[in-house]
Parts: sequence; C-alpha cells; structure tokens
Amino acid sequence: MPISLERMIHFVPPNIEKMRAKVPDLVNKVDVVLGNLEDAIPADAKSDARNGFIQLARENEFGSTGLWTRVNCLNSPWFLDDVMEIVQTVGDKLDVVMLPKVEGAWDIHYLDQLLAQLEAKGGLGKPILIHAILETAEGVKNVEQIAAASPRMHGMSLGPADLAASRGMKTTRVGGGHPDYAVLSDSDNSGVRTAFQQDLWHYTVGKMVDACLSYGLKPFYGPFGDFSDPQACESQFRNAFLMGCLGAWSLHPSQIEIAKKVFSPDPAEVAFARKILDAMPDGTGAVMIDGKMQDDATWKQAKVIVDLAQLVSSKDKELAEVYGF
Ligand SMILES: CC(C)(COP(=O)(O)OP(=O)(O)OC[C@H]1O[C@@H](n2cnc3c(N)ncnc32)[C@H](O)[C@@H]1OP(=O)(O)O)[C@@H](O)C(=O)NCCC(=O)NCCSC(=O)C[C@](C)(O)C(=O)O
Ligand SMILES: [Mg+2]
Repeated sequence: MPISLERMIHFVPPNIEKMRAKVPDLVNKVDVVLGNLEDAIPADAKSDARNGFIQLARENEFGSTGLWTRVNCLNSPWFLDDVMEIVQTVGDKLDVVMLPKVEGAWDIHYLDQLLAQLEAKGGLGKPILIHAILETAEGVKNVEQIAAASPRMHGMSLGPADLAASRGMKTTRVGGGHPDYAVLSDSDNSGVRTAFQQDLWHYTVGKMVDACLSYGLKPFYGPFGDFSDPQACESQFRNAFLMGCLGAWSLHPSQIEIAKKVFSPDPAEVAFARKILDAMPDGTGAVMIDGKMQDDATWKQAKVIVDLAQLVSSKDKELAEVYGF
C-alpha cells in the first residue's frame, strides 16, 4: 500500500468546464482530486463527465496529489465504459477507482479482474487500487469480506445517503447527526429532561474501521451535505478522525480547510506524543508524564499520531514548522 496523505478526497463534477478549469489550483490545495461520474452527474451528462475526466487527467500534473475517479455502479449502463475508457487512456495517471454501492466480495472480484486485464493490455506497471463505498445494508453486513476481497483494496468510505435509503432510515440528510436521534435523561427535581443527541453513524463507522484495519486498509468518513453548517461538518469529521478514519470527502471548496484542520493531528497532541516516544526509546516499560501513566500501548498510540504528523509535514510545510519537524 503506498503511503499517501489523503485528508480530503475532493469531488469535482468533470462534465462542467468551469469546474475542470479549477483543477490546476485544486491540485495544490487538496490531497486527492476525484472526478465523480456517478450520482450527482445527470444521466444525460454521463459520457461528458467521463470524457471531461480523461481531459482533466491528461491536462494536469498531479505530483503527490492523488487522482481518483468514482465510476458508476456495477449494475448501471455506464460502468463498463467508465472503466474501459479511463484505464485505456489515462490508466497510467489514475491511482484509485472508487466503486459505489459495493454489496459483497463478488463486486470487488469483478473490478479486480477487469483492472488486471486492462493493465496487462495497456502495459501498465503500477496497479490501480480500489476504494469501496459502504452504502447498502448488504454491504455493511459483508464489510469484512469486502475488505479481504483483493490486495488492490485501498480502503472504504461511508456513504450515508444511499445507506440511509437502503436501510429505510428516516432521514433526508447527507451524513451528520439528526436532532431526533437522542437519549432523554431522567427528569431532575424540577422535571426538566435533556435530550442528548447521539451519532447516527457511530455503529457503521466503527464496523468499517475494524474491517479496514484488520486487513491493512484505510477507512474514511464520506460526505457532509449541509454546506451551510461548517461547525456540524467539523464535528462529524472529528468524530470519524478520533475513531480511526484518515480523511473525509470535500464536496465544496469550503470543506477543504475543515478536512485539513480535522485530519491533521492537533499540534498539542503531537507534542505530547513526542514526549512519550522520547521517554520510552525502546517502547517498553512504564513511565509517568504530566501525571499520566504511559506504557507499551500508549507508546503505540503516540506513534500513530507522530507518524501521521510526519506524513502531513512531508506535504504541508506550514504544519511541519508548527509540529517542529
Ligand atoms: C453542489 C454544487 C453543485 C454546488 O455548486 P455551486 O456552484 O452552486 O456552489 P457555490 O457555493 O455557488 O460555489 C462557490 C464556488 O465554488 C465552486 N465550486 C463549488 N463546488 C466545487 C467543487 N466541488 N470543486 C471545485 N469548485 C467548486 C463554484 O464553481 C463556485 O466558483 P466561482 O466562485 O468561481 O463561481 C457543487 O458544490 C458540486 O457539484 N459539488 C460536488 C457534489 C457531488 O459530487 N455530490 C456527490 C457526492 S455525495 C454522494 O454521492 C453521496 C453518497 C456518498 O454517494 C451517499 O451517501 O450515498
Ligand atoms: Mg451514494
């Protein structure tokens, strides 16, 4: 698995010329540029989106920024042409194919073989990876088999809108919480009861993180659809980050900075984690730092944070200075 920084997967509708024109600027601002061909692209613009993606892939140099596409789903009339045309034209530049509505290992096996055939035919040296969206009840049920389905598996993202529909959840939101999903406290002496809002996605994100990390894959939160509520977006992204996710999707330029802030570790946490590593050079034993017990396990926790800070520093010179790398 290549080690790459993927704090935000930025969605671009490639059928729109004005959006394609923003790609050279985006390459310097985001960690991944994704050309979306699936939902949000009108049915009569599917081939324009595919051709627009090929054009933007050809016209730009991406450097350390990832180039991904989200193809249409396997049972659509567009999937086969999406994969065939893109891999045969710009397969050498493409890092990851995001596959929507994955239901089981069989979906991954099919794309895996198709990519292998096209890579062999085109003489491509670098394998194209697969990223699955977890957005059906069946997909969530089969998440472990999906994770284990191919060495091409890069990771997974939560697809909260399709997943809500598939499960019959009663929300029209794209990700985030819901005010009615709450636990009501007992009444106090004055009869006041407080509703504590819960995270609708906690179970699924937890299940996805465990499946991904068991097989060495990367888990991601997906989209947050309410662009008018950056605070809620940040909070949802942060919950996912704390639970193990490495990034989220940005659908609008305003969400890029939110993802960058959340998925780059907090400088104070990095400083504390470095203290732990310094205090336990061989990673064993038990020491006290600032009143807190540290041992082999907290050394590993600290290593996760310091490794991520180092990865962030390799791309982000400003943060490298803040972290002191
Ligand atoms: C919603 C839209 C139409 C509002 O676009 P807009 O132009 O109306 O918005 P705006 O606020 O007026 O835009 C301000 C400026 O930002 C630009 N802009 C705006 N967006 C972008 C962008 N993404 N990338 C680069 N630039 C962007 C826009 O062109 C404009 O530029 P300007 O000032 O020069 O005129 C637009 O933001 C967009 O198309 N975003 C992507 C939507 C998308 O990909 N949705 C599908 C993913 S979510 C999903 O599929 C669910 C899931 C996982 O499957 C499941 O849960 O089931
Ligand atoms: Mg979807």
